[in-house]
Amino acid sequence: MSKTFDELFAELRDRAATGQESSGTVRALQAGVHSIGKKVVEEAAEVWMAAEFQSKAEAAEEISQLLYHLQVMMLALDLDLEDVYEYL
Ligand SMILES: N=c1c2ncn([C@@H]3O[C@H](COP(=O)(O)OP(=O)(O)OP(=O)(O)O)[C@@H](O)[C@H]3O)c2ncn1[C@@H]1O[C@H](COP(=O)(O)O)[C@@H](O)[C@H]1O
Repeated sequence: MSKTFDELFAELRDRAATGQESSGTVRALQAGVHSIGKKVVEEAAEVWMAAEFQSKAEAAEEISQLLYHLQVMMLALDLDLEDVYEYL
C-alpha cells in the first residue's frame, strides 16, 4: 500500500520504538550511521543509473528506496521531519 513521506517516517519511528529485529529498519539502526550512510550512497547511485538508463517506473522505485534510507538516517541522528523541513 502506498503512503506519503510523512506517513512512512511515522511508521519507521514506531518500528524503531519496538526494537524488534524482524524489522529491517531496526536492524539498519543497530548497524549504525556508517552502514546507513553506505546505503544512502548506494541508493543515490541507483537513482542516477535508473534515471539515465532505465524506465521512469524503475527510477521512481529507486527514488522511493533512497527516501527510505534518508529517513532511516534521520532516525539514527534523532532528527524530526521539522528539523529537515526547516531548510526546504
Ligand atoms: N519503504 C521501505 C524500503 N525501501 C527500501 N528498503 C530497504 O532497502 C533495500 C533495497 O535495497 P536494494 O534494492 O539495494 O536491495 P538489496 O541490496 O537486495 O537489499 P539489502 O540486501 O541491502 O537489504 C530493501 O532490501 C529494504 O531493506 C525498505 N525497507 C522498508 N521499507 C518500508 O518501511 C516500513 C518498515 O519496514 P520494516 O522496518 O522492514 O518493518 C515498511 O512500510 C516497508 O515497506
